[in-house]
Amino acid sequence: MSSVFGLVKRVTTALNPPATQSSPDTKPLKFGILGAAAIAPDALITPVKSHPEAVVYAVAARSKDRAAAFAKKHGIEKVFGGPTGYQELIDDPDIDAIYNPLPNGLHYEWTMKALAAGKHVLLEKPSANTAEETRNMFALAEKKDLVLLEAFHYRRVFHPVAHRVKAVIESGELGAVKSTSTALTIPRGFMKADDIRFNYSLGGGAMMDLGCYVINATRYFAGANPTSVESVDHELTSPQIDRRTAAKFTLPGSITSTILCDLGVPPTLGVIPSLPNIKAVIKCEKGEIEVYNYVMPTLYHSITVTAGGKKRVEKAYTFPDLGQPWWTTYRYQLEAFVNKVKGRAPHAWVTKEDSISNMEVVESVYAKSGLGSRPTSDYVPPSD
Ligand SMILES: NC(=O)C1=CN([C@@H]2O[C@H](COP(=O)(O)OP(=O)(O)OC[C@H]3O[C@@H](n4cnc5c(N)ncnc54)[C@H](OP(=O)(O)O)[C@@H]3O)[C@@H](O)[C@H]2O)C=CC1
Ligand SMILES: O=C1OC[C@@H](O)[C@H](O)[C@H]1O
Repeated sequence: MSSVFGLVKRVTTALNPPATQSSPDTKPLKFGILGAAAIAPDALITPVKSHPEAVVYAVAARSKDRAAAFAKKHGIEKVFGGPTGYQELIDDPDIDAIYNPLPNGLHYEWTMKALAAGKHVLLEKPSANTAEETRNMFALAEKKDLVLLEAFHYRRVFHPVAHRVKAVIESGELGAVKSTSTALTIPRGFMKADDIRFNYSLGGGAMMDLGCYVINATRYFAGANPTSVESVDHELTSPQIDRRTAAKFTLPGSITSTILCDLGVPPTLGVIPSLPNIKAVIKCEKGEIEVYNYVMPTLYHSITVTAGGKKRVEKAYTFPDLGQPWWTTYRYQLEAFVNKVKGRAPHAWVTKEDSISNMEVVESVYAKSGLGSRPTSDYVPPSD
């Protein structure tokens, strides 16, 4: 009963966090959002409410009416729209940081433009359509001394759950990792047929959308990058779009890893809706860890450790010195991003190398399956 009460309290507070007053001594980081994207409220607008040093100041949408409606709904001060709206937002001198939740295939162009305009960028996952584009974005960020962060909120680093799992692995209690198995699947019906995830030219595909998480989790928990893709199996919705992908990898130390991602698991027997599968299992020499809901752990999660024939279940909603049980992965991520921009050490980070390696693995799966990488952007940055 108390866990049900805890869940309700966490979720309601996460959705309506206590507003924090900005400190009069600090200049808040002003964000501009590119696109009235569905993910923006969860990923940035709500988290910002409980952060004393951040504010969402502006939004741009391809249609000015859409941007205005979005701004009104979310209490955003400034609106840009029309064909030049994105660029105008980027050029606004009052904006410090850009949140880029555009379709994957537009991440590269608009992140490059934002960096060129001197803005820090919180960039939605996956970084871009290719590792090469990811390299270029980070090279520009470094050159301009700007913060660029792939918004792998769940994650590896930002939320205490992933930290705790990693700590158990690294404690040596279970011995060396032998295999990992990581899944992220969504029941059919959540994504409409015209969703950006099913559009090849916009960088769609299950491997891009959900696959980037399972690959990321695999690399983190196994502590290494795959050395080869042994096999890939997929189901398509169109010739180049995978609705479901399963793959098997070999990693250094003879670790074997499997991943599964699916944007629309069909109902069992045609009628019984499937449940989301958000599970990772890490098998080690002397035991195993099963993590349930590593992607949205604030809602509910469990870390089940089996060692020496004994089972224990752990929870990790906060760090000893950071967070609240209702802090979402996005709130933890915002904490790190603001600290980094302000020149303070973040509690966790997704490095350039990490983002690049993740895209390399995504591309290697598409290469093995024969579907090929998603198309590279035709945006050519101006030469200086
Ligand atoms: N971190 C996370 O938990 C999540 C991350 N994501 C990531 O965020 C990004 C956006 O996802 P989501 O919010 O679900 O997607 P949406 O389709 O809701 O948003 C995409 C936005 O892109 C803009 N856009 C610009 N050009 C196009 C175009 N040609 N076709 C379609 N849209 C266009 C639209 O903005 P406009 O308003 O200007 O029309 C739209 O608001 C993806 O990269 C996805 O991987 C998504 C969900 C969760
Ligand atoms: O967290 C997520 O869950 C649903 C996905 O489709 C989305 O893009 C992803 O980031």
